[in-house]
Amino acid sequence: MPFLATARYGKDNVRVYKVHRDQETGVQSVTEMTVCCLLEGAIETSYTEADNSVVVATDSIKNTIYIKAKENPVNPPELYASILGQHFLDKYAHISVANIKVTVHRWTRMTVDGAPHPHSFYRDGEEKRIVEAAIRRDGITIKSGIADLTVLKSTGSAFHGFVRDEYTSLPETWDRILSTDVDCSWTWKVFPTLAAVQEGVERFDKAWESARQITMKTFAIDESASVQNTMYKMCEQILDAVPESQLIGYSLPNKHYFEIDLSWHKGLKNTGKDAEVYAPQSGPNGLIKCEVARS
Ligand SMILES: O=c1[nH]c(=O)c2[nH]c(=O)[nH]c2[nH]1
Repeated sequence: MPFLATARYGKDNVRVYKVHRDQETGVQSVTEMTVCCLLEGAIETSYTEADNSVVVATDSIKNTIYIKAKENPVNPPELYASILGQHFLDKYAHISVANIKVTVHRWTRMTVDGAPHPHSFYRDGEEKRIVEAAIRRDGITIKSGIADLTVLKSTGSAFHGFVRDEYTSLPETWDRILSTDVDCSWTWKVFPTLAAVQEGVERFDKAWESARQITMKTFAIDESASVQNTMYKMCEQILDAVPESQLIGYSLPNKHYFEIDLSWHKGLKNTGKDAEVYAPQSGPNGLIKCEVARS
């Protein structure tokens, strides 16, 4: 006999833009985000018995995302996600979990003639700030993160001492290019209520700034023995810098840059210490992940 093992539904890819206009200074600030909201609860009969009486239409969920963005701050995204999720629990007794994902896109203020421009912005990269929150009646779990922060270092990275056997063709290296798209997350200890999220709300921007800063500084200054070791060092520091976090995670593709032997052309030297022109690879890539928890 089949049974419904899991079920959640809602609206994905809801794009939202909000502007704040400071009436005194005339300075405007903007936030653009993509929201996903999936509900769980006593909704089984909508799947098994065509009972739509338990369905809050995904169209209504979309409307709610806009209305809550109008009525409340959208920054920090952890707060907006929690407020939005809490609404569905407060409004609908049969909904037990609201899963909210907020992806914040970059709009960085332009500097024009040396001064910050009051209402013009540019996209300075595909990096995103991400929040995944699960709002339940017994608490709110929040995972914050950074995605698609593309970084490269042209030296200061080695990889040697790995297993060598009949499957190995990779030479050891003491100096290589290291490049990745950073996906980093920090999971907060469970917040018992929405009020607990709201109290000390500055913690969220502070943690994001720390994680970003630690990621970039460690990437830059670490004499990297491997992606594994460098990411572990990042995790340790974020655990220290964000006391309310309980788990730090990284997922890092190792985006390879291959040397090109050009010696066939007039004896051109372009390998080893003479390597200058490389071939960036789009795939395959290494993929290295870890999560580091407090003991
Ligand atoms: O930092 C690295 N870790 C690996 O596990 C690995 N494997 C590989 O081929 N190159 C690298 N680099």
